[in-house]
Amino acid sequence: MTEAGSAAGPGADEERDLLGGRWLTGDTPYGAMIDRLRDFLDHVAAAKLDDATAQALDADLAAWTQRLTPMVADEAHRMFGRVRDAPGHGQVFAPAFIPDQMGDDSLHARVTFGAFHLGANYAAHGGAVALLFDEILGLPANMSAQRMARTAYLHVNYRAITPIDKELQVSAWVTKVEGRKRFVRGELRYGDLLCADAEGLFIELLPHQQ
Ligand SMILES: CCCCCCCCCCCCCCCC(=O)SCCNC(=O)CCNC(=O)[C@H](O)C(C)(C)COP(=O)(O)OP(=O)(O)OC[C@H]1O[C@@H](n2cnc3c(N)ncnc32)[C@H](O)[C@@H]1OP(=O)(O)O
Repeated sequence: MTEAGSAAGPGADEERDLLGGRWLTGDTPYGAMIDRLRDFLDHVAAAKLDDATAQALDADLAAWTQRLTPMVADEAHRMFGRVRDAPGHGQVFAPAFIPDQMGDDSLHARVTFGAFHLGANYAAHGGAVALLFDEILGLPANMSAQRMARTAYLHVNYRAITPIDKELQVSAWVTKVEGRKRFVRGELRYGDLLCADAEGLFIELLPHQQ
């Protein structure tokens, strides 16, 4: 397999995406595998492994690494992070979010940080919260953009502990557009509790910056 479309079957569902690659639909073996990988990482992070289990897992992972090596593709044909409609669009570095409402310039979603994103004391790692905001703010910033908009800055305020293993609400909305500049605000809440908020500037790329 050297092309992104081959596992899902290339065809009408494929189109160019903002990142210059291809979108796959979420209902694919790849999307299911990424969900499993996310769950796996949470289990690895939550477990206290004995040596035998760690060795067995290491051997299994080595075998999988070897199996994947000949499938390495150029960026435009990779699948990771390019699965349309799958929670987290098929990546695992930021926690998956489930969109409830998506407009041209706003997004409301649910998200749960698992053990993989633990900082300490059952609170999500600050970097994981920032990663989530980059994803969440980046969507409305890019929704109506002609070309991809990149993050110029992302300012995160950590207002309260962000709990893991709890369903949280996350929102982002464009507050201002000035030429290529899109200013976006975001909030992460656990019920009434504001855990974090963010402001980001996203700049639509010029043709030569694509
Ligand atoms: C449900 C599933 C669906 C899936 C659907 C997915 C859709 C898909 C969405 C993906 C969502 C992910 C979103 C992740 C997005 C990244 O994480 S991108 C990665 C991180 N960011 C980067 O790598 C960016 C690196 N920086 C750069 O490339 C360049 O600095 C930039 C941002 C392109 C800007 O450079 P430039 O075009 O040369 O801009 P420049 O002319 O210097 O400045 C333009 C204006 O912006 C201002 N400006 C520039 N930088 C700054 C700054 N840092 N602070 C303040 N002002 C600034 C300038 O002052 C200037 O202002 P004006 O004078 O026009 O008023």
